[in-house]
This record gives sequence, structure tokens and C-alpha cells, in this order.
Amino acid sequence: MSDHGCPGKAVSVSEYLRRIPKVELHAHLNGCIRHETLMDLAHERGATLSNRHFSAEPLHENLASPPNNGEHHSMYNIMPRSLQNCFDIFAEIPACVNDLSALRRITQEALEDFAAHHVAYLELRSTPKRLLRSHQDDQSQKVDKQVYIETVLEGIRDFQSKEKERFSHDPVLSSSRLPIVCNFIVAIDRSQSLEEATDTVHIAIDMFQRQQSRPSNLSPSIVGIDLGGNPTKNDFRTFQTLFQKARQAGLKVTIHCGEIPSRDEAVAILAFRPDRLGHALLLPSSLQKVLEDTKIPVETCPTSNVMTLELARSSNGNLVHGLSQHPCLAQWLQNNHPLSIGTDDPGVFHTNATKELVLLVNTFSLDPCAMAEKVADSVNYAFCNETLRQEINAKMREIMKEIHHSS
Ligand SMILES: CNc1ncnc2c1ncn2[C@@H]1O[C@H](COP(=O)(O)O)[C@@H](O)[C@H]1O
Repeated sequence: MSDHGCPGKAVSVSEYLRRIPKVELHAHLNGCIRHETLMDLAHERGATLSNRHFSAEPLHENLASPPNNGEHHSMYNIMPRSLQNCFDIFAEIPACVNDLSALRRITQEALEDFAAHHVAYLELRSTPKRLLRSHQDDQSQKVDKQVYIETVLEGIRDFQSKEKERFSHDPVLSSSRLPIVCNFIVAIDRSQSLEEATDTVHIAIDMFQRQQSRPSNLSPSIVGIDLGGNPTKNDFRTFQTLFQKARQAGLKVTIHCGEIPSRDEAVAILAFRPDRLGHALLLPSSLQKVLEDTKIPVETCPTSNVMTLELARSSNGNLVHGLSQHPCLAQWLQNNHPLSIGTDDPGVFHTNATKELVLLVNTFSLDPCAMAEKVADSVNYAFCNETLRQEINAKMREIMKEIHHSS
């Protein structure tokens, strides 16, 4: 171990980055679905998934010339995942996740996967939908969007109590990671109508206000509202008064921004001063300056950005090469802009919370310990209350010390 408490050569950088406690603030529930789960759900529901996007082959077998060194397989990705491909994929998922049991399963598995990568604090987001109670039910039997949110919250609560139970019986587990704490962000899909979005925001405000009357750090909470979905559809300004209303009710706001060049919309988003921004990629330089001056935290998602901006096309899917072409990350890192590092859609982009950090460290030759600090700092941009923030922060620092001692 070196003097400042960071690991020496006892563990590899990727193993060190796997062990450290993480904060995930940008993950879409239906983007987290495991490949096998999607296949199972499609099979059970008689849905057909397109071969182009859901090939059953393991990823590296799709490589034209797979790299020899196994360690580097995960740093390549040549599945077609342009922005359009992503939204084609999202259009196929509702036929598979069409009932509450599927929703329960994907919620449990998403938490399991983040916990396996030592995520200590997670803000999961999802667009509430009208689903069937059971996929065998008649199409007319759909439950409302509030039941969708309640089902996800219940799934989180169940997972957290199972974690608590496991941690109380397993001292090895307790010394290796923290039990995951998860809150929920209600997502608005911008391709939906204003009427649909209004309905969702009203449900979110109503549930949020009821939750305020019985505060608890043990139960998952609705903490914020997000605008996402296909950026070529609609505009933030269509929904702005709704976001204003949500903010007045006390919900935090995060907005997807700059996934395609769209100057006027970006001006309006920045003037609104969201609590966080998703991606913030293709802003004109004058607006990048506004972003940096206002210090609005950015939820950056490295693999997602490389794929949707198609930055690895010329390098046979080499993510490190792709990320080195990122329009703003190098500058944000250099200027110490507030960042959280997210997976976005781990099921779609074949990524996980560890891989995102390895990719960043490899691309920008970062010190892994400085990376760990940056990740821990990002709890400061979480939408949770101060008590919980401080509690998680303190626990993360404590377990980081233990990891440094044993590395
Ligand atoms: C690739 N970058 C992205 N940009 C914008 N929106 C995205 C996204 N990735 C995911 N979503 C949004 O999240 C939904 C899937 O999860 P939920 O059904 O809500 O759980 C997508 O349909 C889209 O609206």
C-alpha cells in the first residue's frame, strides 16, 4: 500500500475499482434488464424480439476481430447501439415487461446487479406505465401508473430487507461492501403527450407529498423527476410548467440534455437550473461555459455516450479509443466539474458500474484512488435528504479505508 492509503500492486486496478463503494445516479429500470431475463420474459409472453438487437451470442463472439487478452474484452463493444438503435430496443421491451410480475423481477435483478458491483447508493428511474396484473389477464385489465410506482418501491423495499438479513448473518459480506440504499426518480418520456406527462407528474407529486408526512430513511422514497426519452421527439419547453410544478412541490429535477444538438432547448434547460443534468453532451461552447459556471452536476454515462454518439465506430468498437473522443469529459475532469458516473442502461450497453470506472481510468490515465474519491463525492449530488447523505458518506469513507488496508 502507498503512503496515502491507496492500494499498491496487491490487486489489479479493475479489482480495486470493483471493490470500492459506488454511487449510481443515472440508471433506467427497463434499460437494466439482463439479456437472459429479456429472453425468458419474451418466451413466456410469446413476444418476438428482433435478431438484430437481441442476438443470443455472447458479446465478444460478435467481434470481427476479438482482442486476444480476456481482460480487454469488456473494453470493446460493437453491438449496434446508436441513439436510434436504443430507442428501437426500448420500443420492443413493453411486450416483455407487460405485467407486474415482470416488473418485480426486473426491479429485483437490477438491484442485485448494482449491489454485486458494490453500489452503496442508487437512484433508479423509470417511466410509470399501465401494466397488466398478470400477463395472462385480459388487455382491458390494466392497473394504473401509481401501481407501477408502488410495485417498484415494494421491490426495492423487499430487496433492502433481504440485504439487511444477509448482512446481519455474514460478517465477510459486511466487511466487503455496504448494503445498497435505493431511491426512485419518476421519469417522463418526452415522446409521450403532455396529457400523459401531466398525469404522471400529478401522481408523482401526490405520492411524494404523502411520503413527506411519514418520513423514513429505511423505506425507498420518490426523490425526483426526470425528463428522458427520444431526444428527437418534443422539447423540454413543452413540459416546462409541469417540471416547475414538481419542483415547487419539493421534488428534485434532472433533465436529459444535449444528446443531439439542440441549442434553443439547451438554453431553456440551463435557464431552468435543474438540480442535475443527464449527459449534457452536445452543447455549444457558450452553453458549456454556462454549465461550468453554474456548476450543475452532470450525470455522465461513459459507455452510453460512446455508443450513442458512435465514437467507437472507427476503432472496431474500442471503448477506450471512443471515450477519448468524448466532446466534454476531458474538460470536465480537468476543471473538476461536479460529475456522477452512471451506467444509463447496463442491459442495453452491456456494462456495469465497475466497467464504467475502469473505462474512465484507462482512457484518461486517472489515479484509481482519485477516481474512488470522485465517486464517493458524487453522493453530494444525490436527491436524498441530508441525514441519509451524511450517513452514506461516512459509511463509504469507512469502508474505503478498510479496502485500502487490505489492498
Ligand atoms: C440512451 N440514452 C437515453 N436517453 C434518453 N432516454 C433514455 C435513454 N436511455 C433510456 N432512456 C429512457 O428510459 C426508458 C427505459 O426505461 P424505463 O422504461 O423508463 O424504465 C426509455 O424508453 C427512455 O424513455
